[in-house]
Amino acid sequence: MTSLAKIPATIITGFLGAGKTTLIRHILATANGRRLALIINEFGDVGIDGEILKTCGDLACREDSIIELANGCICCTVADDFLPAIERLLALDPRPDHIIIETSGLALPKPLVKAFDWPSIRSRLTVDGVIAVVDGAATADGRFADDPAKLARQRDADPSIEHDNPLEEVFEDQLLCADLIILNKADLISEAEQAQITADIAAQIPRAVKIVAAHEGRIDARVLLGLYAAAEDDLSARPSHHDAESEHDHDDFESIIIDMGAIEDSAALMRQLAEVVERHDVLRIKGFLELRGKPMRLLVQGVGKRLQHSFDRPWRPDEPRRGRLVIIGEKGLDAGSISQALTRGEF
Ligand SMILES: Nc1nc2c(ncn2[C@@H]2O[C@H](COP(=O)(O)OP(=O)(O)OP(=O)(O)O)[C@@H](O)[C@H]2O)c(=O)[nH]1
Repeated sequence: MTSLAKIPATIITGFLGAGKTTLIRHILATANGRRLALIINEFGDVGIDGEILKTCGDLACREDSIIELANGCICCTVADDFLPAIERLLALDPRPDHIIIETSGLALPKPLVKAFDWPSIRSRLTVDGVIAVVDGAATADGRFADDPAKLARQRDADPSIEHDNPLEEVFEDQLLCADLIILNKADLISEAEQAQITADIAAQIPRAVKIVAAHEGRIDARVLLGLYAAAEDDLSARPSHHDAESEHDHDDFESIIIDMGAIEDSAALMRQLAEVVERHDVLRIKGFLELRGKPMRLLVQGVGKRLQHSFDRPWRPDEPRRGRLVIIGEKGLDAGSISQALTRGEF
């Protein structure tokens, strides 16, 4: 018999590279018998996060319970993409015990929470909680802070301008919607920075929200799932910079996809990527590459200037060994020279 109880859904938000996928990996690892389903949304048109999660979800989450929405930010495609994805998950037999939704790093969570207030959804699902993941290191570096002098000049020209830094607006919207905030990458900041960021965030949010520090999102699923927030009943307590608009866009950001042939020298490629990040204001890099002669797939990750690479799993015999990198930055990225720098064939 199908249960009539509402299925809880947890929305994981947080800026590009904050550690959302890493947090979800940990949820999968500590699910303790719960049947989880995932909806994974990405800004660049290539599904990297879903691929990463499929390699580690075996126990808690079958592959047919993972849906990737990689064509734009979920906040803008709620009706077209999110609703059909939810219907697919609700049709699974057995039904999932809990649905986890990872929004893209540029998505505003509020339009998604609003969708849970639509009659067809609210009768079957509830938002158990919105969890915002914060990149402690990027925040300490001032990545999300406005430049007050520049903002004052812009406001003189156009009084409707709220921020001079488009990252700050997205970052704030994500925090304002949260029921729990994870201050991640605690290993990269000092205790004093951690205390300062915690105080700054608490001062920005009009209601009391718990802020928990974490390293690689290592917080048990029992803490993260089961917040019972019913966020769809509480929309007015979650202000957004876009409340007055029926639609918004992501014009401030863009992504480039680069097809990469097999590489010989991963160290040389990483040096070249570091140079690209240095020259162009790249916010996020991710992708899988083929390292010639190696049976394993190489996962490349970059958040700001911090770059990492590691083998994640063997290539399957039935899949093309296709190397691809997604590069995301603010509008105006020089796609031509970035792509040229990475396809010169010197690595
Ligand atoms: N040093 C450090 N690195 C971390 C931590 N958590 C995640 N990372 C790294 O940060 C990078 C981005 O992590 P993801 O979990 O992919 O971030 P995300 O928020 O899912 O990224 P997008 O979906 O692209 O927005 C990866 O290279 C992670 O290994 C942490 O606590 N400390």
